[in-house]
Amino acid sequence: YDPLLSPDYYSESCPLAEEIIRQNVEAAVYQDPTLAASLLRLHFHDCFVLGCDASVLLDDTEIIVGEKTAFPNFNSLRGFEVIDRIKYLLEEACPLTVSCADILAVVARDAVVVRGGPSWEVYMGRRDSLKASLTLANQMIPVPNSTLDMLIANFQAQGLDIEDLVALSGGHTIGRSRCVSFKQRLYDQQTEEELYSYADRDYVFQRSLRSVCPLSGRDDDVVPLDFKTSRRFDNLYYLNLLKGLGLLQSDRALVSEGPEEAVWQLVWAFAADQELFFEHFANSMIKMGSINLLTGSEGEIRHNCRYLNL
Ligand code: HEM
Ligand SMILES: [Ca+2]
Repeated sequence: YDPLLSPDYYSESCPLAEEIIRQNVEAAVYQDPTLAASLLRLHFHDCFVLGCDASVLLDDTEIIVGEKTAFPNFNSLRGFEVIDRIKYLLEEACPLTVSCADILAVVARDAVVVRGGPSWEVYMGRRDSLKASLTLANQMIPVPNSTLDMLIANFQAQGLDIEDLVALSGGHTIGRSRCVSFKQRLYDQQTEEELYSYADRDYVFQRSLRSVCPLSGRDDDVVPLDFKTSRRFDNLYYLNLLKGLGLLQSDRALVSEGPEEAVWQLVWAFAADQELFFEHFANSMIKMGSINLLTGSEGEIRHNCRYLNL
């Protein structure tokens, strides 16, 4: 934990903050269940670029180039309207008090909880950035065709270790991916005959993915990341991996490459014990939520999460 953060940070200045956020996440997910995953992902894409400072929420303006058009974000990140609504209500309740960066951290936790995942205490007191970085968004957010070595290096650059990588990849227990994010692996690797020589289950899986995502077109059609229970935050993501049913190349990399015995063992442990996964996930989310924070008088508390105060 950053010593300047506290779970009681707003207890005097905005006592209803967490309650307002929770109610709105619940309402939004009730209306559109697919939003839970999208809201969790926003916090991840924020923290990996300049730290957890709400840089991801900034719109492009004359003075700011935002991160929304970065390759991993464009046409992919969603849920911004939910954050806008929450910020609007918080500004009514306690103006210029609750940072957009803290909102993202609490929203991510609440989104996991509403889908049946673990809860944890969110330490607050983050401040909002005065900038964004399109370049870093393109560099630092891991790409879906990453190898295991790339993923490990990528997380290491954020101060996150192998345990964090395996636990946080479990975020893919909910949500969806567009065809374009895994099409390459689907068509590059094998011919029909090669595919057929694999286990039956794998053959059926790849065939059905190919039917949803044809070689050309339908790039924006979506497929569940956890094809068993994509609406529940559970540990079936890891069971899928062990059965060769991971969707993204980066998911499959956790089990398909030899040298990192430790990674494979963690996948196995999380597949066998959901409580163990929940504990690790919560701890790693807290760790991710502490990356490179602005605190004290650094940055600002934005009035509108999409724009700097001017
Ligand atoms: C380990 C490296 C990771 C890679 C390469 C990766 C990549 C991706 C990709 C390609 C998608 C689909 C996007 C699309 O097609 O539009 C996706 C979705 C998602 N990712 Fe990750 N991700 C990673 C780690 C994480 C982490 C750490 C979390 C959160 C803890 C996370 C949460 C999600 C969620 C919830 C979705 C579904 C979003 C939705 O349905 O709107 N991912 N990820
Ligand atoms: Ca950021």
